[in-house]
Amino acid sequence: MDRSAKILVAGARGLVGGAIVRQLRAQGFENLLTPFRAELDLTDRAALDAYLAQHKPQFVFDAAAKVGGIQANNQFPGDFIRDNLLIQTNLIDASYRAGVEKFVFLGSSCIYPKFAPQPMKEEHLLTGILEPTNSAYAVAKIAGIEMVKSYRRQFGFKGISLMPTNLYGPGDNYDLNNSHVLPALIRKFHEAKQSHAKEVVIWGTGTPRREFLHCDDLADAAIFLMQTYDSDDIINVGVGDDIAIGEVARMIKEIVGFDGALVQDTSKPDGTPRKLLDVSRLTALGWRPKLSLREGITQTYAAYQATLAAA
Ligand SMILES: NC(=O)C1=CN([C@@H]2O[C@H](COP(=O)(O)OP(=O)(O)OC[C@H]3O[C@@H](n4cnc5c(N)ncnc54)[C@H](OP(=O)(O)O)[C@@H]3O)[C@@H](O)[C@H]2O)C=CC1
Ligand SMILES: C[C@H]1O[C@H](OP(=O)(O)OP(=O)(O)OC[C@H]2O[C@@H](n3cnc4c(=O)[nH]c(N)nc43)[C@H](O)[C@@H]2O)[C@@H](O)[C@@H](O)C1=O
Repeated sequence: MDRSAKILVAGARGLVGGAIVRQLRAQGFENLLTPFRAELDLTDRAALDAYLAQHKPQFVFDAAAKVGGIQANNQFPGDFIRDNLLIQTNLIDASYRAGVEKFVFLGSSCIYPKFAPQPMKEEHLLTGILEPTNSAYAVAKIAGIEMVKSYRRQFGFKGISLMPTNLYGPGDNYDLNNSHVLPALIRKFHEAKQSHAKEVVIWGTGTPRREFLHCDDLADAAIFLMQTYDSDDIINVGVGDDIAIGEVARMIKEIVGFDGALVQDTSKPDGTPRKLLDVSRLTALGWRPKLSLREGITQTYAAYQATLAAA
């Protein structure tokens, strides 16, 4: 992928797509296609075909998807499976037919079984039952993995599938009903501090463990793998370390500077007990994340405050 390559970043307004665009620009890639959903709805196959015929990208990062936290996935499984199947099926097939040279598909660590051995290796895919709160989303992602692999085998399409762990960073979704845990807790602690509230509610028991990767590190890994990885095998992308939700809540409380109490709402689901990725396949290629969790949350909180100040 030379610096003049024409690169489409689908989902460029999202957490990951935005980070990939920033990283590509920082690395000197200028020839970027970054249509927002209003310009190109990826569920509309005819519009997508016309767009690809007109712009002829050589490389595609697929960071467009219906994404949400545990509650959104649990409440709207029909939306998650329909939108994700449509978006990825259209984008993979249309990219193949338009002659795209290399394609990166993003799955998720939730494709692995709920009780997979820890840390989860790529070989653990399809070895057990899925976590019910996000099984619709996970099945769509598994279909995407199989489609990429099948298009490689039958058509020689150069697609690869990355399995990122839980992501966070600037530009995340802060809607308390739909968001993932880190942006939700940043917002809750910030608002509690501002209003001098006595407590902040965290969902579930606080015992589930999650592995968090900053979106800038994910973007760096995605660009690295676009250039260096070409295999049927999926590849995990994470930091190789995890933390209990209760513990990360205390870390965010400290970073934000809230001095009230933490209260659990155990009517909310815990979800998967643990989903730590085995990242040895990725580290063997020489890639490492740059940001620690504390640095990443501190930077993300500063970006959140800047967004509020600018609004
Ligand atoms: N966030 C996470 O923790 C994780 C994310 N991933 C994967 O990474 C990828 C990116 O996720 P993330 O950046 O977090 O998600 P976001 O929700 O932040 O971004 C998704 C993007 O997709 C766009 N999009 C959604 N539907 C359509 C559509 N019909 N047509 C065109 N664009 C559409 C959205 O546009 P609009 O802004 O207009 O809605 C948005 O820009 C996804 O594949 C996700 O599954 C994997 C593991 C963890
Ligand atoms: C990336 C991944 O994201 C989703 O899975 P998840 O990891 O369970 O997502 P989450 O970030 O929403 O929650 C993580 C943990 O944190 C707890 N928790 C506490 N307090 C809040 C809270 O205030 N909000 C949220 N959302 N969670 C909270 C919550 O109860 C859970 O135990 C998948 O649906 C799937 O889409 C997927 O791939």
